[in-house]
Amino acid sequence: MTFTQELWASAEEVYAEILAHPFLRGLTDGSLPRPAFRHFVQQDSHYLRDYARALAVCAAKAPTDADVRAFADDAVGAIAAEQGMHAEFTAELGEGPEQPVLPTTLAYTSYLLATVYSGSFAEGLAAVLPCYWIYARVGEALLEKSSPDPLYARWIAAYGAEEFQGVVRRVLDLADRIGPELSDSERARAARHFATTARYEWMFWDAAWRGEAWPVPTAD
Ligand SMILES: Cc1ncc(CO)c(N)n1
Repeated sequence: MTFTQELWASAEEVYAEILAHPFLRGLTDGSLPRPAFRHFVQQDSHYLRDYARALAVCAAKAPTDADVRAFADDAVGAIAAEQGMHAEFTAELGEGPEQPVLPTTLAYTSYLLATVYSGSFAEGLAAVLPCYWIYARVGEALLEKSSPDPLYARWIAAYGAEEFQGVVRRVLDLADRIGPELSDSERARAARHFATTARYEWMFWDAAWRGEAWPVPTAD
């Protein structure tokens, strides 16, 4: 098994649950309530700002000049996605009340940042990989059905687009290049990070679907 096959195997069932989640089914059949999509877009905006930092840490630890550049480019891309796509969706959805960073978003980004800062390059890579790979797979799967709702169709098209698929293939190639050099214990740690952040991906959609909120009043 290649390194990426091993990683994917650690999250295969989580991916099946993601595709079956009512949030994603609601995107493709157009039934997803706008407030759930707005919740998702707002939290994703918070998420992408920290994800960009996580990618920048991966860049700092990357093995070759080309890899440093690739992750730095993707960090820029995550900020661009946050500012561009989310500004676009917010314009369409209306500003609405600003949400703070909610529990699932905070748990996910905290885990990502802790892992990329404290782990090896391979461990950090495994932690950030579901964000790329699951969205590429979801984008591809949803693109076949698209959505009767033009707003949801646009979101699907962005992640199904060949440009994003190409970005993801490049990261997967990098993972398979370094895979053979890793010890069994490092590969096992990487697979655990991958399975954990894959699960956070499911939780992220689920939090938007449930309209998650902090359980007690917060200072802000
Ligand atoms: C939560 C989450 N995961 C992955 C992506 C893809 O970049 C995203 N925009 N948001």
